[in-house]
Amino acid sequence: MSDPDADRGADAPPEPVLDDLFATIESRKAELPEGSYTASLFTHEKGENAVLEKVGEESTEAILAAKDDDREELTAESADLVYHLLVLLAMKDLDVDDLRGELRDRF
Ligand SMILES: N=c1c2ncn([C@@H]3O[C@H](COP(=O)(O)OP(=O)(O)OP(=O)(O)O)[C@@H](O)[C@H]3O)c2ncn1[C@@H]1O[C@H](COP(=O)(O)O)[C@@H](O)[C@H]1O
Repeated sequence: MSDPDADRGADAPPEPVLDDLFATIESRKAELPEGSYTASLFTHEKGENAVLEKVGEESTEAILAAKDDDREELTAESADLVYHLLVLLAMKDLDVDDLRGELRDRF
């Protein structure tokens, strides 16, 4: 697995991948481009249930991977879960800063 931070210098902050991903999700929400999976979640005939079902499904898949001690699968399913959770936040007009703020407040 390649490390996107490898040539950023030892003191560089980690790549803000969650912010970049969230910005892409917001852009898909605003522009609804053809062929975008993210856009399809915002326009789904099931409404918000489409993304809610995916959050539940990916959560279950992450649990099963953990029970199997499959760390690679757990990493992949966790990424699916986080992505769908970010889409859900965007759908509810929340953003990654709301999530960051909530986590920071508990620190
Ligand atoms: N991170 C993700 C991401 N994670 C998961 N997924 C999609 O989430 C779906 C996961 O569903 P499953 O694992 O159940 O697989 P599936 O059976 O193919 O899915 P379904 O048919 O059940 O919907 C797949 O279609 C994945 O492609 C994602 N789709 C998009 N992104 C990011 O969003 C960006 C924009 O994507 P588009 O909106 O497609 O342009 C991409 O560049 C990525 O950075």
